[in-house]
Amino acid sequence: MIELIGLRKNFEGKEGRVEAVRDVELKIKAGEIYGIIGYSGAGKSTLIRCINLLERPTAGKVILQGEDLTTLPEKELRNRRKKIGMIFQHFNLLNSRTIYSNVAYPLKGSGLTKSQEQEKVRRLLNLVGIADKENAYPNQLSGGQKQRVAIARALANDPEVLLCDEATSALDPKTTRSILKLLKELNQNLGLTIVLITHEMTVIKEICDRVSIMEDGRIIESGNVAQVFSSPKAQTTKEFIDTAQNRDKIFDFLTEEANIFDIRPEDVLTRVSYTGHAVGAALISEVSRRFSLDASILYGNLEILSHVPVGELLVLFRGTASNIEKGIDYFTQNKLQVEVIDVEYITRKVSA
Ligand SMILES: Nc1ncnc2c1ncn2[C@@H]1O[C@H](COP(=O)(O)OP(=O)(O)OP(=O)(O)O)[C@@H](O)[C@H]1O
Repeated sequence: MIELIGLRKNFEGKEGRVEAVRDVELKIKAGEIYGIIGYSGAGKSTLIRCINLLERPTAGKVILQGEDLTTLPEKELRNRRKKIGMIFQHFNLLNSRTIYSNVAYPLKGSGLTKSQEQEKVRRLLNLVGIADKENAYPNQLSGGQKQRVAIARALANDPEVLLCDEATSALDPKTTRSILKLLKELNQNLGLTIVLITHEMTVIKEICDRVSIMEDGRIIESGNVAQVFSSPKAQTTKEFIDTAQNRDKIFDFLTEEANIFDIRPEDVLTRVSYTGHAVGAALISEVSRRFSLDASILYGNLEILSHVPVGELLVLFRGTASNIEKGIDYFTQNKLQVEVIDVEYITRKVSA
């Protein structure tokens, strides 16, 4: 559906060249929701704006349904762009126009009669759940309602792709969820392909099928969401997941309350994660019996990410070093991922 090949974008500024996007290769399938996550300055906005050529790449190809958009003459490009809708963090509505007029705006020159236009605008407003607001002005609406208008406007030309540039970043968590739910419905009901950029892993977790992590203009890791959550490779990916899963808070809690858990320096603290049907908790009692280990579960979490169960447990092992090693080996043989966490800093803090 969309293929980015060797995509590069440089900006020449007073302080020299900024390589905002570097040699990105990406394939996005029709009908999927693809997320791109990265910290501020990673190059996400530039990358997504290259997909509809709002930003002209310095090098590389942007293939949409087999056609390289970078080689198209301006007029043809304008036509193709109609098949790519876009929404933004700050909605970009025309404040002097009514909601109806905002949504009707992209239909100019489409050849629709007045009544066809009216039928279409009302259908779109209905689709995004704000049919009663057609005569209101943007500044009379909440952020979530404005984003709904922006989505209706983006859908006016029946696009096949919707690009979302930090579309929920200005919204509170509850409104964010309702907008993400709407995007998911549009994806399922209209077969709309969605590409979104965000700095929040919770957004990725909520609706994306696949994800790429961006850093310094490059894609450093990609995969389906369940896979990336259960076995992240890059440090930055781990950081995003830690934040999304509240792990920072869990570790703070463990540190502050280490006395309650009676964590000792010789204990081995592990993060055990699993996907699909591997049942983590059952294997823990088995390992405990087989290798004479005390295994305490300090934390557990199970989520369903794109229909795949992804489980995570923090398990504290106590026993001989060689038995703990055997226990960990047993887990990995049974397709559980195990990461040993340094407990020293926890116990050091407690004894200090
Ligand atoms: N028009 C521009 N001119 C010069 N430099 C730019 C321009 N647009 C972006 N950059 C630079 O390119 C790099 C990537 O910026 P970009 O906005 O794509 O990142 P981002 O991941 O979307 O971050 P944010 O979420 O903060 O927008 C940054 O160093 C930024 O300063």
